[in-house]
Amino acid sequence: MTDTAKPTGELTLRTLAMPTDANPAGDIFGGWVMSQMDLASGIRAGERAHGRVVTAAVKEMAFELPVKIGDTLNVYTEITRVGRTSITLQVEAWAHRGRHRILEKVTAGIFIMVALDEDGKPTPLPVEG
Ligand SMILES: CCCCCCCCCCCCCCCC(=O)SCCNC(=O)CCNC(=O)[C@H](O)C(C)(C)COP(=O)(O)OP(=O)(O)OC[C@H]1O[C@@H](n2cnc3c(N)ncnc32)[C@H](O)[C@@H]1OP(=O)(O)O
Repeated sequence: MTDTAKPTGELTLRTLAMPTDANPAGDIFGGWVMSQMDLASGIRAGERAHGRVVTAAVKEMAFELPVKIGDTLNVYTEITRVGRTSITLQVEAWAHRGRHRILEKVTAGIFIMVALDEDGKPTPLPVEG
């Protein structure tokens, strides 16, 4: 990570890593981080779909750095593809370290969200605009 590294995408979700989200060593569970990324994907894709979406797939995730108790987790999303019913997002999670003015990328992944109709079936996305 260099000093010039910057998040890609739109800041979609911010939250605080709490002691209840950590393992006995004080590292935040990867599953908690993933769930925040899932929520951010749901918000961004739901706004694009103007309705309900579900997570169809998560791809290529790697945990590069730990998240610690007291860090603020910032999740950035970028829509990279819009299909007939699916939206692909590049999602990055960055940790703002508690007492330090440092923002570090901790993980990134590709999330595929699908728009659903009222019967829970994939439904075509609206035209943007
Ligand atoms: C009003 C404004 C509100 C705005 C503000 C909202 C805020 C609100 C925030 C809520 C935030 C919640 C965010 C948490 C969301 C969950 O956690 S949802 C729970 C976890 N996910 C699930 O339970 C999903 C379970 N799976 C399913 O229901 C079905 O498999 C699916 C995903 C609907 C797909 O059904 P299917 O019959 O396989 O559909 P199919 O027609 O074959 O494929 C549909 C599309 O999905 C793609 N696809 C399917 N599987 C895959 C795969 N494995 N890989 C890649 N693409 C795939 C297909 O390529 C296709 O894409 P298009 O070519 O149409 O673009």
